[in-house]
Order: sequence, then structure tokens, then C-alpha cells
Amino acid sequence: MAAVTRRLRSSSYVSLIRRSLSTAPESASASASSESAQVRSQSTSPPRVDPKDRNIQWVFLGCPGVGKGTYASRLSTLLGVPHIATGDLVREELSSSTPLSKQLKEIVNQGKLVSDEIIINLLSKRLEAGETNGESGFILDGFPRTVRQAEILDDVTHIDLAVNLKLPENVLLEKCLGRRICDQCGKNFNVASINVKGENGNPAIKMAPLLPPPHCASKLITRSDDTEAIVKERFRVYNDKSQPVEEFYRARGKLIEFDLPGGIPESWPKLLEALNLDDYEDRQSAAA
Ligand SMILES: Nc1ncnc2c1ncn2[C@@H]1O[C@H](COP(=O)(O)OP(=O)(O)O)[C@@H](O)[C@H]1O
Repeated sequence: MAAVTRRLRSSSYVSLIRRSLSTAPESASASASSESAQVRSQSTSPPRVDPKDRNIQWVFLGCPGVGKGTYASRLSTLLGVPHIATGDLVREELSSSTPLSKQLKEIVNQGKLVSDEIIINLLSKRLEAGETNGESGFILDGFPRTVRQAEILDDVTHIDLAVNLKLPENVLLEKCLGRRICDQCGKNFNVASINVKGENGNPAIKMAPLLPPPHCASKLITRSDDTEAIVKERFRVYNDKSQPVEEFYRARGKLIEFDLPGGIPESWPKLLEALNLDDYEDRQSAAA
């Protein structure tokens, strides 16, 4: 583990990603997904080890709108590791006026994925900055999103756990359409009030809106890619390109499947339980 941490901290980690990118064949995705499809192991269960003694190099998977950002960010605060969301890196780039931002705008607003090359360059820069600041460990949100990205990550470092958050697609659509961001502070909110009846063996799901405080209420904006047509295209792209990534980690015994039972109050304690962190939060608050 120490060797991996050293490797992660050393700047060679970033150059390794770049080197892997230039050598990984495009066709790797197809072969890896068919290989993984043959090996179907059960979801894993993380060890009950104090996170202080545990290497935290996790990835969060899941459809657009499922709440990867919400839960990855809460866990990052709890565990003291950086939360790195590639969607945020893309949006930061979009807000600049570089030639790359124009290219990205077009891709993102069609609900498509940015190329592996571009996303890995953005991620490498972010990791490089983290290395300089002495960061250790990470929770990646929105990466990897293709099997090729997963293979490149696997080539350069060890991933301990892949957490796959799940919600039914009708709930995901409502959640995406309800998303709002405060233009000033950047915090995320959701104005959707979700109340889906249980049918066809699926449980009922209720989620209260996550409303902004008064000082953010007049500054809410909607992401340009959160329209119904673009969200549906993103679901299609997810099923096509990103779902095989679930299989990639399942085949390696690293996948935790987590069906969200409702909003944050119901889901957060259950997620901590699934990650064997349920008593860790209590111990942290007791120590504070
Ligand atoms: N790992 C990635 N690979 C390719 N494109 C990405 C990746 N991460 C983010 N993007 C681009 O940024 C957009 C927004 O990402 P994100 O905020 O993670 O969206 P979502 O809410 O759909 O999970 C994506 O639709 C895609 O165009």
C-alpha cells in the first residue's frame, strides 16, 4: 500500500497516465467488456478497517443525476480525501475562453462524452496540482466513464473500491431536471419533489427537494445540459459506454452496488453502513 501511495504522490503517476493514454489501444474497451461479461462475481464488501489505516482510492459510478457528487463530496469531507469530479473539471474549462472550451461546449451540450484524451489531460492536471499540495488518496466522481479510462487508471494505480449508485430512470430524469446551481457560491440544490409509487417489484421512492438558503434563492441557474432531450441522450450514452465499467469492477471484485432508498436522510446512513463506515461518523463527531 505504501508503494502505491508513494507512486500516487510522485509526479511519475501523472506522466504514467499520459504514457498509458498514448499506448492503450482504442479497441481495448470492446475486448475488456466482453472478457468481463464472462466473469460475473458478486458485489464486494469493504473491510471494516479504520479509514485512517485504509487506502482511500475510490471511484463513484452511476447514471447522470444519481447523486455521485452529493455522496462523494460528503465522504470526502468525512474521510479527509479530495473529491475530484471530472464534470466539474469540464465545467471549469467551459467557463474559460480557450479554443478547447468551444469544442467542449458542443460535445457537452449534445449529451456526449468528451474524448478520453481530453478528459485524461484535465484529470492529470488536477492530480498534478494535488500532488504539489501533498494530497493523498481520492474519490473520483464521473471517472472512469469508459472501459478504456478504467484500464488506463488500472494501469497506473490501485483502485480499492468502485461504488455504483443506482436509482430508477424515471427518478433520475426528475432529479436531473430539478438540479440547480447557485451562480455565486457554486453549491448544488434540487427543486424536484419526488414521490414515485412502488410498482413492478420496484420500491416506492420519496425525495424531498434540497432547497437553497434565501441568499442563494435568486441566483439559481440550470446546467445547459440538464434539458430533457440532452438528459435522455446522456442516459443512452451511459448505458452504451459507461455501464460496461460496472462490469469491469465487478469482475475484479471491487464493485459495491447501492440502491438509493430515498433522499439524503434515508440514504446517507445506509451508504455508510454499506461502506462499513457507520460507526466511523459517530467516532469522528465524538472526537470533534
Ligand atoms: N470521464 C469522463 N469522460 C468523458 N466525458 C466526461 C467525463 N466526465 C465528465 N464528462 C463530460 O462532462 C459532462 C458533465 O459531467 P458530469 O457533471 O459528471 O455529468 P452527470 O451529471 O451527467 O454525471 C458529461 O456529460 C461529459 O460530456
